[in-house]
Amino acid sequence: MSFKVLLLDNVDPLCEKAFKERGIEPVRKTNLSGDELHKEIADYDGIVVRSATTVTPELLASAKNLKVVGRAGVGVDNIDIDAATTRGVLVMNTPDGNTISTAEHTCGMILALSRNIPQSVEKVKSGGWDRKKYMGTEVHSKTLGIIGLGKIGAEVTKRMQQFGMNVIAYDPFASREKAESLGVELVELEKLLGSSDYITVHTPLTEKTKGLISLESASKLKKGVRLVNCARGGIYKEEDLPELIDQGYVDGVALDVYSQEPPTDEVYEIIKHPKIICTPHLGASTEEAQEKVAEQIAQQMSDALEKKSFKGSLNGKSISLITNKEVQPYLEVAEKLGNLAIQLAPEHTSDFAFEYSGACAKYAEVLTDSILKGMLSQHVSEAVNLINARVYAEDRGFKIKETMASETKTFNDLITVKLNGKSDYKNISATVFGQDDYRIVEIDGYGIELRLEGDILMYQNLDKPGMLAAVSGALAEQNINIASLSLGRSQKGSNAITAVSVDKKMSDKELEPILNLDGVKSLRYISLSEN
Ligand SMILES: NC(=O)c1ccc[n+]([C@@H]2O[C@H](COP(=O)([O-])OP(=O)(O)OC[C@H]3O[C@@H](n4cnc5c(N)ncnc54)[C@H](O)[C@@H]3O)[C@@H](O)[C@H]2O)c1
Ligand SMILES: O=C(O)CC[C@@H](O)C(=O)O
Repeated sequence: MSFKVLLLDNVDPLCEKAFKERGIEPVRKTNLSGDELHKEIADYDGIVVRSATTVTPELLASAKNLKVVGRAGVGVDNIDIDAATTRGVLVMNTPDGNTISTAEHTCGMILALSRNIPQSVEKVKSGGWDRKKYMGTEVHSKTLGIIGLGKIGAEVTKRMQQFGMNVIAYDPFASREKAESLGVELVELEKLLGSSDYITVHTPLTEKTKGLISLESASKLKKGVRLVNCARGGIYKEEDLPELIDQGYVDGVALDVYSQEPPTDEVYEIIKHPKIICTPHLGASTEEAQEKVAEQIAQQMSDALEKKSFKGSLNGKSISLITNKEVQPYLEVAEKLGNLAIQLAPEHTSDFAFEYSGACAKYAEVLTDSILKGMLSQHVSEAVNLINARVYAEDRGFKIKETMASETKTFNDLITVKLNGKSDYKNISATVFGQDDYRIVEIDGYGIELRLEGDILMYQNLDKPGMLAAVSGALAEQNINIASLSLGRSQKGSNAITAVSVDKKMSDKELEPILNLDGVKSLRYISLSEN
């Protein structure tokens, strides 16, 4: 059977060659308007994109025959994976084909910033000669702070260590073993900000990384730090950059990526600042990277179309499970429980046990994928799903033990996540109550019953009169409404755990009064809200 594949976004010619070797004659189209693409796409079994084409639910709706969308690259922010999954369309990417190129570009940016290369090139080309103005600094013996010690962060580390830089990193998900093998000290974010001469970010853009450096965090920075972003636009708050430089907090900024690409007029104004250097999202733009990702995506898509392998797939397993009505609620509760558990765990926790009791135990394997999906979804660049969650967990050095029991003493089904190691909360159990009703039912042996949704405060306290009044008073003073709450205690007058569901997201500042209450210990704020 022959498949029809459409190549978009200037993907490298090796893609055509690799498809042809597999008996598929791809069609290349450039500069199609939105309407033209909607018409054109109807007949294809596969499309290959880079970042220029946005694969929306509407485009997918027009693609009646589509079986697979291939991203020649890493970031799939331009592809609506949920919509593709619902339509049974596979989405695949090539997670490591451009790692080296992006790491090299980052290193180039660090050096260009240190020696004012772009600015001085411009000066000489316009007939000038100002050696004093462009005096630089050595990177040797300086501290480089890496935020996000994943694939690219690790490659940047190795290269800049060869330049004699001392590399430190902040990545709550990186294992100590990985950091040790790279010769990198893992530090808290505050320490990294306060001691780095250069900071480079290599994380996805998430709620946690958006605006990670801004005027608000300026006072935490080492004076005169240089900033590099070759990851995703918006990790440094773009509109604050000129002031950060002019007020002396930052000495220079190098950007390859922007919150909107091409940038808006406002951002074009910002990057005119003489101490901001910029490239037009060139991290992966090398012949080698483009050839690698083009060839890889053609091979992966051919395999998938021929149903030989689903390597690189971001949504494969969930497609087969999405129609199974019995598994669906368990998948939901497992994912929510994973998300909650990881927010209760101390940073760098990597030792977990998952227990499944009752009818859900027969789906243990996929439920583990779902718990991991919930745990990892905020922390890796690629979309984490049922098919790739285990790969990412292994990559991060997670140790997972699974146990199954066909019966439970209490509920029909019970899923428990155990956080092994030093943790204030150790065992968290949840179950399915009814349609869309998923609840935590036990924490560390204390009976607690709270819906797994929204924004939750969890704390340990002494079981004495007035505790709840004090917490609800502190919330009320800040106009924060309690949606529901649950208390569990071992015995009268001893220790208790309280879980309070609140009606809004809370900032660190809003949490402070509760943290300072006498008798409240191990306070955690957990957000299970959809972003
Ligand atoms: N400029 C380009 O052309 C280009 C090319 C390739 C990739 N990228 C981007 O570079 C980034 C890194 O890619 P990668 O392949 O190394 O990804 P990766 O998944 O291998 O690494 C990302 C790392 O970030 C860490 N992380 C997640 N949230 C964090 C947080 N809040 N604080 C600190 N660390 C956090 C993760 O634990 C992980 O180790 C991605 O955003 C990717 O889209 C850009
Ligand atoms: O295709 C490109 O050049 C963008 C690459 C990069 O941002 C990625 O996420 O892979």
